Amino acid sequence: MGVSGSGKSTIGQSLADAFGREFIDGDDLHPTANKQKMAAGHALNDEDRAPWLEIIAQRIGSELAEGQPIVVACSALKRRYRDQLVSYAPETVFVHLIGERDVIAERQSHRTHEYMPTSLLDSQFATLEPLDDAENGFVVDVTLTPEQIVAAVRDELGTPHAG
Ligand SMILES: Nc1ncnc2c1ncn2[C@@H]1O[C@H](COP(=O)(O)OP(=O)(O)OP(=O)(O)O)[C@@H](O)[C@H]1O
Ligand SMILES: O=C(O)[C@H](O)[C@@H](O)[C@H](O)[C@H](O)CO
Repeated sequence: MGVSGSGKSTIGQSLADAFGREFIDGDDLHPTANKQKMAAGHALNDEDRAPWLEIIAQRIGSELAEGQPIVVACSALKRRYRDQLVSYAPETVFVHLIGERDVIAERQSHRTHEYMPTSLLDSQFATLEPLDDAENGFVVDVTLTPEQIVAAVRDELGTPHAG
């Protein structure tokens, strides 16, 4: 989880590779109307996000039911969004990629995105609700390298290091 540009796609793929799990990028599951809205420079609202979150939540649940826990990248900015995501898989663990706005804006300026304009970054921060103590998750600093972040997640989850 984390704002746009915090590294969810990059780190999510790295975690999936490290843990030998399938990776799902929530970006790819947005209804077309949502992509068009963001591409036009408008932030999504709760109503826009609800069907998208449901698609992701059901995917997490169905993979888990098959015995395949997966790694998912999803902004999951609000507590209620995260509650929706865990509804089919209560053991879900959130990794919040946290970083200063300027660090993330600088990274965004060096990449191209299918539909997300950098102009929406402030709205992403305004919407963001940090993990609550009652939630199952932890934070990682985005200024660490991807390798360091994977190692930090391993340590938090108690997953043995390879070799
Ligand atoms: N830990 C890191 N150190 C340095 N650069 C990083 C790190 N993580 C991601 N990046 C770079 O930052 C940019 C944004 O990363 P990424 O696209 O993975 O973020 P995202 O959260 O998936 O964004 P969005 O939600 O908008 O799709 C990319 O250019 C990526 O290569
Ligand atoms: O909840 C949201 O506002 C959206 O999911 C965005 O965060 C983007 O989909 C994504 O992160 C791509 O930049």
